[in-house]
Amino acid sequence: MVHSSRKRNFNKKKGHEPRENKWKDDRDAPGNQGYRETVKENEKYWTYYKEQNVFPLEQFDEFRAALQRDLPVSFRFQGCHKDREQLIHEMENRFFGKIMEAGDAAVCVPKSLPWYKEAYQTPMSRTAVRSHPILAQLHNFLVTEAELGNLSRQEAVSMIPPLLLAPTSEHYVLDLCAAPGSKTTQLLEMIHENDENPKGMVIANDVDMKRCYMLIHHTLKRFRTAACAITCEDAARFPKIMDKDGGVVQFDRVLADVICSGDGTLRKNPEIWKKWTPQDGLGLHRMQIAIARKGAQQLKVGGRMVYSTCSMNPIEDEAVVAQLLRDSKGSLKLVDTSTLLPELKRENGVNTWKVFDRDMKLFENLEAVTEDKLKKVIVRSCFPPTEEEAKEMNLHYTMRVTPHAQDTGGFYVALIEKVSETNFEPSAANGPAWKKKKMFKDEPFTFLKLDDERWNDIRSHYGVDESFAYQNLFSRRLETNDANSRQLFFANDAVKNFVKENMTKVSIQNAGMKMFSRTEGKVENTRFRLSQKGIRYLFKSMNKQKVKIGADDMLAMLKSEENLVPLESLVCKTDVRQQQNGTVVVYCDEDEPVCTWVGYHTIAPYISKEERLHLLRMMGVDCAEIELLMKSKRKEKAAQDREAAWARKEEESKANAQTTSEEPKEEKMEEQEGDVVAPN
Ligand SMILES: C[S@@+](CC[C@H](N)C(=O)[O-])C[C@H]1O[C@@H](n2cnc3c(N)ncnc32)[C@H](O)[C@@H]1O
Repeated sequence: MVHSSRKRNFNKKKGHEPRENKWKDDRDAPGNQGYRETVKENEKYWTYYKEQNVFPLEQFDEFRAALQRDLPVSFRFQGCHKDREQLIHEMENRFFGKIMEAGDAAVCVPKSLPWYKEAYQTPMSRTAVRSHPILAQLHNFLVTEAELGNLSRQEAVSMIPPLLLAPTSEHYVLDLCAAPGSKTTQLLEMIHENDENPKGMVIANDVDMKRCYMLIHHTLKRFRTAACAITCEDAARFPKIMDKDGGVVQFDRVLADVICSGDGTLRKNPEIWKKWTPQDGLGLHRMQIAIARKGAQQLKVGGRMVYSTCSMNPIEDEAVVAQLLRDSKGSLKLVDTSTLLPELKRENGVNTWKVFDRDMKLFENLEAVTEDKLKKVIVRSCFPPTEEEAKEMNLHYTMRVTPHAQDTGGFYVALIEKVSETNFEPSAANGPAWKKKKMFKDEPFTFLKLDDERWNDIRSHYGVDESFAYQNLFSRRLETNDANSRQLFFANDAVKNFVKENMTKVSIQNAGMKMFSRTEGKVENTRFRLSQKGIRYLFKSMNKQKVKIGADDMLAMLKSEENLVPLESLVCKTDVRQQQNGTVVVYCDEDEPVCTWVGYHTIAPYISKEERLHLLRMMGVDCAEIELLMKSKRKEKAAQDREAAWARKEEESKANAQTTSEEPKEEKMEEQEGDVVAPN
C-alpha cells in the first residue's frame, strides 16, 4: 500500500489549489517526513478511470503508480523579466555542476520542461535540501527570486492555459476564477513581455473575498503592474463591463479555470484520496457550464477562451464544453490544440464517457435517472453527445494531460474561439447563485483632477514632464476628503477606464499599483515619497531627483550592512547633494533605477533586502553569505508567524465555541470553509 506524508488538511475547499509561488512553504515538498500518512488508494477512483477510456487502458498501471508518487516541484522564470536569461544562466552555472558532482540520486538537477524552456521541474525534497548544502543554496536563491516575483513556483500543467491563450500587450483579458493567481501572474507577464507599459489589462476575478486578498497580497505584491484590477464577483453572473462611451467592453481573451473536483491534483492534495466519489464532479457540472457560458458572452467575436480544470473527469471537462457548444448554436468553435506545444504529451479529448453516481451505479441515459434527488445533479448535459453532434463538435481538439505522461498533475484544457455573437437562451444550467457574504463596503476610487495641489507638489519636486499621465493617479478616498489621502496609486488607461465606468456595479477590490506615499518627515521638500514599484512608470518622465552613479558607488550602497550609507564615502556625493532631500533615484543602468532616501548626511536604498540581493546578483556579485544570513532571518520570522497563526487559530476556535445557536447554520459552515492559511 502506498502512503503520503501529510499532517493535516488546512481546511481546503473543494477545487481550490493551495497557495502557489511559495517556496517557503515546504510542507508541500515531496519527501517531507514526519507527517501523518495518507493511504493512496481509492477503489471507486480506479474503477471510474478504467471505465472512462480517457487514456489507453494498457497505461493504467503507470497512471496509478504516477498518482501514488509525490509531485515534483516546478517553477517558472518570469516571462517578461529582462534579467530572465541572466538568472537562468546564474542558476545553471552556480548550482547545476555542483549538484551533479554530489552524485546522489536524491539530489537532482532541475530540468527545463520540454514544452516551456523557462520552466523547470525537480524532485527536490525538504529532506534533500536539508542534507545537501548545495541544494540549500539553490533553494535560497529560488526563495529570494520568488519573493521578488522573478520566478514563481507553479504546477507544470497549470502553465498551459496562459500559453494557449497567448495574450499580447494590447489585449483585454478576463480571468474569471483567478485565485490564488498563478495563471493571472503568467497572463500579466505575457502582456508585459514586449511592452513595459502595455495598453491592455487583466481583470482577475474570484468569488471568494478571502481568496481575492490572497490574489492581491501574494500575486500582485510580487508583480509590479498598472495593468491589472481585481474583482470579487460570481463568475457565472459577471456583470457587463462598460466603456467610457457607453458601449459594452468585450474581452480578447478569457480564462475560465473553473472550480472543479481537483481529482488531477491527488499528488499534491492527498486528502482527496479518502473522500473522492463521482459525485464530486456531478455536483459542479452545472456551475461549470454557467461560468463557461458567461465567459463566452464576455468574449469579443474573434476572441479566444480557455476552459480548463485540474480534473480528468469528462463530466467536468468534455461534457461542459459539449453543452457550451450546443448552447452557442455555432457561434463558438473549438480550436485544434493538437499542434500547439508539440513537446507536451497529451491525450485528445473524448466523444464518449460513462455516467456513474456516488455509489458507482452506472446510468446509460437520462431516462434511467428516477430518483428526485439525483435528477438535480445527473442532468442531460452530463451524457455524451450523439454521434451527429460529436461530428460537429470536434471534442478531440481539446487536450487532457495525464499524470504518467510527463510526471505532472492531471489537467484538461479546451481552447474556444468565438466566431459570431452568442445568443444564449436562458438556461437551467446556471447552477445556484453564490451566496455573497456581507463584507466591508468597497472603497471608492478618486482620480486626480487638473491642478490638483498634490500633483503640483510632486511634479515640481521630481521635474515630471508632460509624458506622464498624472490623471491616472488615484486615491482610495471619497472625493470630499481626498486631499488627506496618504497614498497615490497609478493605473494605465485601460484599468483607469474600467474602474471609472464600472466601480458602482462591479466589486473592485484592487487596481493598479502604489506609486507615492505621503510622509511627514522634516528633511524632504515634497510630501510624497516615490515607491520602487512606481519607478518603472515614472523614470523616463522625471527630470529632477535622479542621478547617474558609478558601479562602485552602487555596490557600496547595496552591500552595506548599515541601511544608512554616509554620503561622504561615495564618489557621487556632490551630484546627490545637488538634489533636494527625500527620494532620489540613482542608476548605473537606466533599466535598473533604485529608489533611495537622502538625508542631510546619508543615503539609504529604499528597497527590500531581496531586491538588493537580486541587484547584486545581476552585477555579478557572489551573494552566498548574504543569502545565508537572510535564510536564518527568514527562519526566525517563520517561527514567529507560526506562533502567531496558532494563537489566532486558538482565538478563533474560542470565538466559534461562543457562537450562539441562533446563528444560521449555513453561515457557520461558510466560515469554517474559509481559507485558513497553513502556518509555515
Ligand atoms: C481552480 S481554482 C483557480 C486557480 C487559479 N486560476 C490559479 O491559477 O491560481 C478555482 C477558483 O475559483 C473560485 N470560484 C469558485 N466558484 C466561483 C464562482 N462562482 N465565481 C468565481 N470564482 C469562483 C474559487 O474561489 C477558486 O479560487
